[in-house]
Amino acid sequence: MEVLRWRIFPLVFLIFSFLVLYIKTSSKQSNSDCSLLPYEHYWISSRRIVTPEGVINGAVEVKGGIIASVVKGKNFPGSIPVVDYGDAVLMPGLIDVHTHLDEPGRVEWEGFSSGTKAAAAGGITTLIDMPLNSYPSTVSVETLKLKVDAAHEKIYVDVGFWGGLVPENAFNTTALENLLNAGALGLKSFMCPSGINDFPMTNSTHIKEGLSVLAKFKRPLLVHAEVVLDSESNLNHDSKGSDVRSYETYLRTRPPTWEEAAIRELQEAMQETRGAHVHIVHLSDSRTSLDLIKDVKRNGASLSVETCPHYLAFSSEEIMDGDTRFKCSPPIREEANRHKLWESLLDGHIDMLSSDHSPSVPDLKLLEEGNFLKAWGGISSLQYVLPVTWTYGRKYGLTLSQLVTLWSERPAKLAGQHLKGAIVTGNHADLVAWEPDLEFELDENYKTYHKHPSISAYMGKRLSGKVLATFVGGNLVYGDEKHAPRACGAPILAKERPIFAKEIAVE
Ligand SMILES: NC(=O)NC(NC(N)=O)C(=O)[O-]
Ligand SMILES: [Zn+2]
Ligand SMILES: [Zn+2]
Repeated sequence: MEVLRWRIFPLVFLIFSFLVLYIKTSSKQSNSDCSLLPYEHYWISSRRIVTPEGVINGAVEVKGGIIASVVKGKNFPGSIPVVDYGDAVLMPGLIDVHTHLDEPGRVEWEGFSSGTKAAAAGGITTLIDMPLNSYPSTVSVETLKLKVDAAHEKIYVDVGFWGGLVPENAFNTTALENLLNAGALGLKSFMCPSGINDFPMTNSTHIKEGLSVLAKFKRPLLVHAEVVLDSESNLNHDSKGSDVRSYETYLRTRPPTWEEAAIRELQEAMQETRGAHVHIVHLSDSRTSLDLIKDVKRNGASLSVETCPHYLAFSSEEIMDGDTRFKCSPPIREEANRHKLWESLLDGHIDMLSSDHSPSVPDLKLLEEGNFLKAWGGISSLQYVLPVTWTYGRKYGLTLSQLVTLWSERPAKLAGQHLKGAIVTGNHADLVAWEPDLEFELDENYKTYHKHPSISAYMGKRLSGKVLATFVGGNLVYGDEKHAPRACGAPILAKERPIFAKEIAVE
């Protein structure tokens, strides 16, 4: 018996040690689950690589998640694996500076997992999450921590966070400084009701307070620039017997003068707090408001502006009665406005594009009732922004290089991500390979990763430009219509490196 025990013990010990070793190595190996490719060092070749020096035929060397070199022609060693995309375009992944992922708190609206899967499938390699629509809003160190914790092991692309500037923290310099020190890339505020009670609007005094703190950190203030002008219209005013199912009715409740008035207020606030950068989100009015923005920039203010694909793709005339999928604020305006937006974008007066992906549960869109005044305002679009921009933009002469400037290079600067947004040696290997001429029907058979594909205004459209592969930090996170087994995107928290405001604006 005693002899048997002495034989069994070493055996059990040996099995146990093997088990521990197996678990250890398999958890190490599972890092390779971050990518659909088994390589750490490899080349990606294409006949159309979009670099800051133009579109080249060549290859990008990826090593340890970084772009190790960029070469023209076939100037690379055969001993290292090569992934060839032929005529497909290889360019920097898109950086979406305006996404509402709604987690924690409203994960039934979207969430980190579904949202970043959609982003990866759409060629977006970094997105910056808005501080509202999640619950609680990201307005303090504690709530930023909740965001980062909620994102843990759920993000397929890199995700940064804007903090919120709200009346509750605007006069509390220490609280704002703590939020920025904790890693918020900048702050976001609303000059009108946000549609979410837990994210109240700010007035000019709040904004000036926020700007003076942001100036010290050299990080931007992003502003939803509309102010409610009661004299002209009234939010949710449906008592005049107007048809609430008609898009025209909604359009009249939010005239371009709301955008213009907000920009005038911002101009004044900026004069008093020099040094801070202001970024106007989702500009819709391409006339007086944009002229005003051009003036403010000409006078030397550090100001930038984005617009979104839905303002460039749709016009108010085509929105059918009751089709609240198209409701957003500021509203989609008439065809002539859309046309002018494209012209201004291509002339360099609009600095960048963003999705403003702002979904909700379908119930809140009131699709049956079709009441434009009561439905949730926000367009669901994240996975489609690349093909949408391309499909509509190519008709206006949009080039691949402009696409990269608007969707990668300038957004990277706004978010302070100096190692992203361009295919240059030393940058993160965040890339998208896509086929601009491949058309597809966006119908219910199309594989969409948004939590609620049916609420997207793009459903039913025919689009051009199919994403073949998306690389984040050298990992192939999406390819052949599949995602990598593990979500290995990184949370992005601002460090000491300041974001230089003047670099963002276009002359
Ligand atoms: N609460 C929201 O997400 N609002 C958003 N809604 C839109 N754009 O309709 C926004 O960015 O203002
Ligand atoms: Zn907004
Ligand atoms: Zn938004």
